[in-house]
Amino acid sequence: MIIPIASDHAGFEAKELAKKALEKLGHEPVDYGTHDKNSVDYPDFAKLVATAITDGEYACGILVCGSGQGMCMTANKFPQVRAALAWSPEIASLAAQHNKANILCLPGRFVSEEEINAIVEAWMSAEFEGGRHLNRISKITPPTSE
Ligand SMILES: O=C(CO)[C@H](O)[C@H](O)[C@H](O)COP(=O)(O)O
Repeated sequence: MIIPIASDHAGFEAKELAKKALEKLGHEPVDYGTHDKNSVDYPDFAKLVATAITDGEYACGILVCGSGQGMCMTANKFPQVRAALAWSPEIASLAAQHNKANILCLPGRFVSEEEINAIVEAWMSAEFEGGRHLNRISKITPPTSE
């Protein structure tokens, strides 16, 4: 699969590792930046990947910042995006199996290379289970004003 990926400066190193992890699994990362450790603002990069998912350009993507939180918060503002923060392979699998997460957010400052490899592999290989979870994700919509 072709996987869009982006980070801020705090997630830059982890992004490079996640790209390698994707390639080892036979996927093709498309790097939306940032391309070095100079300070940038995570929403600028989250928007690039989230927009591509909203537009149906790709099925899923990866975002990395220091804690993963800012990327996740930003991405989840975009229609059709279900972004999930994962710090372990178990959480990553559940994000795919139960939540059909289409963006994986990684906390770059808190995960090792080994953990990144395991998290990316777990998320990419897990499948949405449907059933009761389909009903639930269909209810993830903006609240009405009523
Ligand atoms: O969005 C974040 C926090 O939710 C990220 O962790 C950022 O990468 C972090 O805030 C960057 O921090 P810095 O002190 O500017 O390097």
